[in-house]
Amino acid sequence: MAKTPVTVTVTGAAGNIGYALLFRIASGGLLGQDVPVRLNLLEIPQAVKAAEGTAMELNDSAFPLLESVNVYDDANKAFAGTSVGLLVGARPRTKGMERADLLEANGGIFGPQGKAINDNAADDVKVLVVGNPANTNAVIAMQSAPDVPNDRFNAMMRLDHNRAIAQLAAKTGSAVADIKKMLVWGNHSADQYPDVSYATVAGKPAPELVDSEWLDSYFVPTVAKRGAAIIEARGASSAASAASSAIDHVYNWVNGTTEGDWVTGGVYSDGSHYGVPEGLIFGLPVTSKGGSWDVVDGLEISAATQAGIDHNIKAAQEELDAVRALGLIK
Ligand SMILES: NC(=O)c1ccc[n+]([C@@H]2O[C@H](COP(=O)([O-])OP(=O)(O)OC[C@H]3O[C@@H](n4cnc5c(N)ncnc54)[C@H](O)[C@@H]3O)[C@@H](O)[C@H]2O)c1
Ligand SMILES: O=C(O)C[C@H](O)C(=O)O
Repeated sequence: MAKTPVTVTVTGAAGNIGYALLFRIASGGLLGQDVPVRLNLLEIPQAVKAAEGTAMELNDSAFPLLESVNVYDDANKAFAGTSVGLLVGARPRTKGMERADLLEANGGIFGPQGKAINDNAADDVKVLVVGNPANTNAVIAMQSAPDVPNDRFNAMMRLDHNRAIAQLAAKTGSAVADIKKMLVWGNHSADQYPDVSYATVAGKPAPELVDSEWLDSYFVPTVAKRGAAIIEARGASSAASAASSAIDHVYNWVNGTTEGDWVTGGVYSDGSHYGVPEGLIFGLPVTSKGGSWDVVDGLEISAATQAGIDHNIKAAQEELDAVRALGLIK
């Protein structure tokens, strides 16, 4: 029997990530090859025409799972009945900027969208914030949606997680599929702490395969600053890899994670994991079953990892202080 169609809303649909993301959603990558999708595209008025062009192309692709595509410039309409919201629409940084430099430009987008989700989305709504600075924007949206459980708002740390896997695979000459239990703690900023302490490569502990000099002076900064390196190389921020990671995140959230592995999720902290204060949306090790994340507890934390976590708590709190000063959160 055909499954019930799911409404997916993508903001910033006419942007670079939007263009890479929408066709993968329509072809079943986001939710599964047996789940029909209704796509709602949200854009600012000036970009509605471009989003309509993308909608024409989506229709022209004749995706069997695509039930409908609608374009809106009104968030209340775009989030009506939404079960999955991908909040991509926001300005990207350009060369020389840090992601936090976008706080003022982008912060104002996520309060109204959070409220529109609160008032219009389906009861089971799941929201992934991609627009930067993602962790802080996710807190803004979450606080603007008091009727939606906090743990339904995630920030995208999966691109960092995937980048870390790619670097370790290249260094060890292994396949990405051989790498398990990678982890990137914290904030999607240059402060993030990519950590191979628990990772395995074809079943062998990663710390036995790479030396600490490579980890400290190459792996951590390369992963943490990869966004800037992409901007330097492409002249534009990562788009297809960001879209692909958003697909990975939501697919695992909805359909579960692989037995014996975890992923990094930018998830709501209730204050009970690894000293991360309540109220932050923070990169943590998570598994998913039945449509909700569980934080993996009980990991042994080295002094270096604790320092990385603490540094990120401070960075995330500083971003929140900045948007609090702008009146965007409590
Ligand atoms: N978390 C991550 O890992 C990650 C990775 C890559 C990019 N990003 C971020 O994603 C965001 C989008 O990147 P992009 O390359 O697609 O940018 P882009 O400039 O190509 O597209 C952004 C789109 O958002 C639209 N937009 C702006 N305000 C909006 C609003 N209020 N409602 C709906 N749409 C709105 C714009 O009209 C534009 O079409 C940026 O903030 C970027 O920094 C995050
Ligand atoms: O780095 C950026 O500004 C874009 C994105 O967050 C990325 O990590 O590629």
